[in-house]
Amino acid sequence: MLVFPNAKLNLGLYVTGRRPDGFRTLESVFVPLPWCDALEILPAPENQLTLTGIPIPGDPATNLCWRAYELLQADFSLPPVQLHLHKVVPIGAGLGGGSGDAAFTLRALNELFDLKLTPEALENYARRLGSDCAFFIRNQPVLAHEKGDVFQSIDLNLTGTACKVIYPGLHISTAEAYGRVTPRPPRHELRASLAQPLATWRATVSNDFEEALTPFYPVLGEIKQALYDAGATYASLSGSGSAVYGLFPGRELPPEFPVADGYLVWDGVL
Ligand SMILES: C[C@](O)(CO)[C@H](O)COP(=O)(O)OP(=O)(O)OC[C@H]1O[C@@H](n2ccc(N)nc2=O)[C@H](O)[C@@H]1O
Ligand SMILES: Nc1ncnc2c1ncn2[C@@H]1O[C@H](COP(=O)(O)OP(=O)(O)OP(=O)(O)O)[C@@H](O)[C@H]1O
Repeated sequence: MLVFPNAKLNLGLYVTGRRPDGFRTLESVFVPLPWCDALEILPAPENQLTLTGIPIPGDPATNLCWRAYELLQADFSLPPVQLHLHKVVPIGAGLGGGSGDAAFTLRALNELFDLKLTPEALENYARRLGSDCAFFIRNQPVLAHEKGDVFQSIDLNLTGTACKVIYPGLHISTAEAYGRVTPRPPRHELRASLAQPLATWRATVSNDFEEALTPFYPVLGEIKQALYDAGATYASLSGSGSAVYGLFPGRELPPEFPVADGYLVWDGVL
């Protein structure tokens, strides 16, 4: 079975408090971004994980695809599989790349072995793998609370909006990023702000990580400004960075946009 785990963007992100388990509570809207890895899962005589594309730091045995397989294997005695992940989505980017891989592994195994797990059950497995993972089970726009893993539906349609995402080759660890943010109440009511026209978001929709991280990584502010200079209606850091995205009016992407060596860029119409 071949699947294409996508990334996500955060529209607004407020870090609102600290939980007894040390994790922060947040409020953010997640939307799918069609920047995708490729993942193949096949029944095999013995377990095997192969990786191509962008190198993934760390021991392959801790790869989130593998950890997702092990979770279901423990409960359903799954047969061995061969997993091949071709990594395209940048890592440490705030795009949830690893989380998408994990969730798509759960979804694919559910289908391949006919486990009959409901979306709720898959979300519960996903929550055990990481805060961002549960979003990718249903993979549709949501307003997220708690650790970013409890959702309310939101009526938001960015279909037809041109988008450019720039990753400046900077791996920002999620834990480090949270360590730099002091929780506080949301600046604006996110659902109400996003219900207004895109042109108003610049004044009302913000990401707390941006203010906390830009003094340490000024390039984040420079990319955001460059996106506005190129005509973006709204630009922001995604998640805990380092990817910065711009949304452009209508379906029109900006003309040629110079980026430095080592940057990765996705653009297209959502
Ligand atoms: C920044 C976001 O991408 C926004 O969507 C996510 O909150 C990050 O989620 P994630 O990468 O799945 O993060 P996890 O793997 O669950 O946690 C990594 C580390 O980030 C911190 N962390 C993460 C999520 C959260 N709500 N509070 C936290 O404090 C913790 O130090 C944790 O040890
Ligand atoms: N399939 C995978 N893809 C990417 N990273 C993975 C994967 N499996 C495990 N990891 C580990 O997760 C770390 C990346 O997590 P991190 O949370 O920093 O970034 P991210 O996946 O880009 O998502 P986000 O920044 O949105 O949380 C890597 O350093 C790597 O060790």
